[in-house]
Amino acid sequence: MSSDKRLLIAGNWKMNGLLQEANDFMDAFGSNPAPEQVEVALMPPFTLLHPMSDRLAGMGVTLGAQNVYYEDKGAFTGSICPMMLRDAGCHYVILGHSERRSIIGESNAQIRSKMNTAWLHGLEPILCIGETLEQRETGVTNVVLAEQLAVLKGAPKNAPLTVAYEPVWAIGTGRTASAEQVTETHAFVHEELTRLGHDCRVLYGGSVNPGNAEELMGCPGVEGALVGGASLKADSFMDIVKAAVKAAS
Ligand SMILES: O=C[C@H](O)COP(=O)(O)O
Repeated sequence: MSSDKRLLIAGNWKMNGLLQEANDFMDAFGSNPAPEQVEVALMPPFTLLHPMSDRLAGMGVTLGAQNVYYEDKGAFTGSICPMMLRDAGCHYVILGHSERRSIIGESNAQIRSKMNTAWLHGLEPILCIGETLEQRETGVTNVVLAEQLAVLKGAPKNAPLTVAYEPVWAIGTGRTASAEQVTETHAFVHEELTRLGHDCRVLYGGSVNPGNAEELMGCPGVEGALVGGASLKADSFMDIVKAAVKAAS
């Protein structure tokens, strides 16, 4: 579980961001250190981890990566291992994002292997789970989520962990799950996590923006957000953080 129970607002830049764009983001963001009530994290692409780590130093913003490989080192051309992420200043690593599950074909078994290696080297996985529109419409959402959460079976109970519930149909679509759907699904995810022996933060992800963040962050069982598109611009990301501070107060 995560030792920090504050709301977490995490920006996943996905495959976006050149050095100049990161510098522009930080120029706008730089004078606004993270608020005490809400944890703020950024997950830029690998190439920006070191420069972002330097720019974020002393601001109280946590750094994370978007993926990791499940071996420690060696002949794995093109892969990044957990120690490299630690070396770059990362605390978090996103695992099981639906884009990696559907585009790259990542399996639950691979996700579990990555999770084990991440834990071994002191990284906190943000495990992403979520159903497609078809799965929601055919009423199998909870079955799908339980299958994805089953990667946690047998995992050490005190291992650092955050879960992100991201309905696939809400990612990058501008279509957000309703407060009712979010509340109901988060309740199920928390119940399942308890059954598996984990008590950790559960974030919501999927078209979170400055206009809907306060309502979403106020839903019972929602302990933060994994933000994609709206985290690319410092002003919209900061507005989401402000909305989270309001929801937390
Ligand atoms: O990791 C972030 C999620 O995939 C949400 O992305 P989005 O905010 O662009 O919908």
